[in-house]
Amino acid sequence: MTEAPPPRAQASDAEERVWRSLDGVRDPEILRPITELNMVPEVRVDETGAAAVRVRLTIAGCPAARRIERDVRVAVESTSGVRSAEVVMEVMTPEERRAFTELVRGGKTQRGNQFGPDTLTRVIAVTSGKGGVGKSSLTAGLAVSLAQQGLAVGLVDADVFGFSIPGILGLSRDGHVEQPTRVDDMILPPVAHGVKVISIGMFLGEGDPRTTAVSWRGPMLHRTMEQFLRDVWFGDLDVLLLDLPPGTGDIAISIGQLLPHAEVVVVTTPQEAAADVAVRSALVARQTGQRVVGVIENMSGLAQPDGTVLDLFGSGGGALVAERLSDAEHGEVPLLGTVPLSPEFRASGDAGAPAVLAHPDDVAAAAVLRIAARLGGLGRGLAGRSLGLRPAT
Ligand SMILES: Nc1ncnc2c1ncn2[C@@H]1O[C@H](COP(=O)(O)OP(=O)(O)OP(=O)(O)O)[C@@H](O)[C@H]1O
Repeated sequence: MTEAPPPRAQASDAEERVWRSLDGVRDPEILRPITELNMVPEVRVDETGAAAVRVRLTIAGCPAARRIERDVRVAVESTSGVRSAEVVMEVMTPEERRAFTELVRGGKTQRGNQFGPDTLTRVIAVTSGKGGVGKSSLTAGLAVSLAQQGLAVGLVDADVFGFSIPGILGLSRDGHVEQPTRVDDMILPPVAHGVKVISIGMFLGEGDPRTTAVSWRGPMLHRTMEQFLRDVWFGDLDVLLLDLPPGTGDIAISIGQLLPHAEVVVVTTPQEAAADVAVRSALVARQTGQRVVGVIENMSGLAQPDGTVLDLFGSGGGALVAERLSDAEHGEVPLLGTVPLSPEFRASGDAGAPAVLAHPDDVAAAAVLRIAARLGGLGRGLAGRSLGLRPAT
């Protein structure tokens, strides 16, 4: 039998320094220190300054393994007094894994919809009447902007037939979408630019998402959404954004049933002709009890080299939708902002580097950042709930 490693409490000064360095290494999916997650069973430093650290991963070949190993090595090697570092990666036993999932879930063993009526998380579903109006680009941009504000943000790509979120956020390369880690029945979403992201595109097995069609019927889609909200571990989020498919199909109805307290943001283009379908998608959300909190007009004017603005898709569509959704019963639905057309914004999305980070001065990126600040300030308006949101400036 091997001897049990000494606990941290009995660490020498040199070992405690290494432990403290390791306190700064976060699990890239759970975003908590690996020491707090009991992923480090042993730290030893001998009198010559040779450090040996064992790290326990949840499963063999976990997607985050290489990053954890690299971060641990850097942390150990940069600790004062350490001359060499040996990092041994191990895998948890089923028992340790159970303890791990329980710890991560905060001791909760009963599983259900994490975003039910009692949730403190603000749930915002982004919808549109038509496809191709930039709903996914804006949802991704808003998620990253809100995370930039210091909020804990999750994003569910529920646009099952046109999932584009992994690509826009740089989680997809050469037809390979980053996979979530599965720890028993818990699914850990990949994190992109501070946002925990889950997408149907991550569940296609070996299929190349560029060429694999999802042809699921309503009940299957409903079960998938249910599973996303139950088994995907998001932790304590300030905001959960959902990128819905365009229109008023099965998913919109499922989300309405699963998240009746969600807020809804409607994305439309400036074309008046697009207003009817955009209004209809908002009305479906309302029928399920969701609250429409605002409208975003995307693809507004395109700035010309001579300084003039070309209204490629007309103008006024966003204001029209907001006006048509405002009434005595539901109050005023504001136009949260207009996002101009911008080649740079499009190129950043294609490259998987969100413009709000890569080019915050770009006209479209700046508009998204302003809308995120405004959205953050709207809150759910429920007394006594701490949402951790900053007011708009
Ligand atoms: N403001 C903008 N300026 C320039 N290009 C934009 C802008 N907004 C979105 N786009 C581009 O338009 C295309 C469609 O955007 P996106 O995929 O976000 O639309 P969508 O509404 O989510 O579509 P669908 O619901 O059909 O998947 C993308 O190539 C995107 O980069």
